Amino acid sequence: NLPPLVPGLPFIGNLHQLSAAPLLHIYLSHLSKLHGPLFRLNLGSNPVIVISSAKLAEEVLKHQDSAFCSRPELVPQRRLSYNFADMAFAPYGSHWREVRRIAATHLLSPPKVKSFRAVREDEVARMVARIARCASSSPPRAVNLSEAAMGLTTTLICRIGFGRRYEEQGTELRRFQELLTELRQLLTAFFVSDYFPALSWVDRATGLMKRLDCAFEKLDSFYQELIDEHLRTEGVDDDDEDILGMQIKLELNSNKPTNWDRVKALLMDLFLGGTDSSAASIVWIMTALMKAPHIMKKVQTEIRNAVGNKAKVDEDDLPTLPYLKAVINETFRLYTPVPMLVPRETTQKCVLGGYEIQPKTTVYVNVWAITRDPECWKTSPEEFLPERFYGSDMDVKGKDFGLIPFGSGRRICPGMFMGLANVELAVANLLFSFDWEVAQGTELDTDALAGLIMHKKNPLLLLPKQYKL
Ligand code: HEM
Repeated sequence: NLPPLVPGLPFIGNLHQLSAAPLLHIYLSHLSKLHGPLFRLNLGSNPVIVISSAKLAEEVLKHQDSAFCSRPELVPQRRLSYNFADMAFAPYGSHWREVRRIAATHLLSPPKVKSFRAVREDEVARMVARIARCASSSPPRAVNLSEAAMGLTTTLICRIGFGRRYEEQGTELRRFQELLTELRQLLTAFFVSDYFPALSWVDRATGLMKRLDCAFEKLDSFYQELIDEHLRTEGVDDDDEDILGMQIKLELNSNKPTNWDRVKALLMDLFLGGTDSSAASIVWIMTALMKAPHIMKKVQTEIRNAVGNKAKVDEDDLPTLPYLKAVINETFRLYTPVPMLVPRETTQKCVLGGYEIQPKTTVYVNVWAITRDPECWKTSPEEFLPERFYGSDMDVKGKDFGLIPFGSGRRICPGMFMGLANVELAVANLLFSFDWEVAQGTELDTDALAGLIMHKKNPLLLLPKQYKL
């Protein structure tokens, strides 16, 4: 009694259909309309199920979380995570539990995130100052907000992650960004060996394996340089310590042999998790507001009234901005930055929605489809309506299964507090400091790029006008 199977071809199953889809989450959402909220695919030799409703997501991420909380072991993930020494790609088990505990209690805990407040406020102020220069030049210059958001989150992760501030446009920042781009591309690349283990020679013949080895070596040298640099500098207080510094202290103080692979693999998670998703969120919030000028006006009025005659929004102001919160929640719903959760894998045989699911089945949770699930979102699910959150206790933190931009359950995003802190402060200041117009000669579209993170396809080009008190 297996879930309905989408018809495919012998041997390759549904691989050809998925690889031809421009945006996987939209294609799978379309399939769910034909086959229901739970259906099955075969990707080569791998069985996959796809979840597209809030009710089934609650079953998978809450009631049966322990059966659905592993990760499929894919070739690039294995290599780049030092044989799953990280957290994001590690299969469920004692190693994952240990690193997750370290992240929750030390590296990404709410107090640790709070301790980086000054860094966040400083970097957001620098971004605002750069935009102010564009606004005051004659004639005023348009700002590429997609670039500004990516620049902000990359700089933040460098300072918070390993205590370095790279010069804008400098060679070191470029090197870091190039490494990140290669890392992301390889993690979403199609390795034949993942779907047809007997054909692993194909990945060697096409040069993909060599590219993976080469990227691994470069990343490894980069992590090693950062570690060596930290080992040379001593005596930083715990409160001022960056995340890599904390990790090194924890490793050196543990009574087990130092596991440098684990330190490096967790750095990779930090770089991957900490940059794109927050940048994409900032861009989608600004895009959604540009498309709804009356909502833009309302949220700006709320922020400007609350901040009064101060020069900027600081973190103490954020809890006093419920409408901004509603705008952010609604953007996470309609333009969810991670349209499908990081793939899960079943740890055992289980029953879901009356169907039998086999162990080692890959599980795709289609967040994009769930945020439009008509059973959960009864009023105009395709419309941008922040009011639906105003006065509601619904939030993005994993208890409401129609709105799970950070996932839920054991594997919920451990960087959620940091991601939200970055996004809220950046957006509040962009809205407080400037009025915005679409740059001349450009159109405001909502086309998305394919990938693990849903970026806006065309850069968001806006003309800023400095707000005067
Ligand atoms: C707006 C910002 C962010 C969004 C929308 C986001 C979203 C997500 C999602 C959807 C998952 C998958 C959860 C699941 O499988 O159920 C995830 C996992 C993860 N995220 Fe984030 N994330 C954000 C920021 C961050 C930040 C800032 C970090 C680190 C500093 C981070 C680190 C991670 C890690 C390590 C995992 C894997 C957790 C595990 O497998 O145990 N994320 N994130």
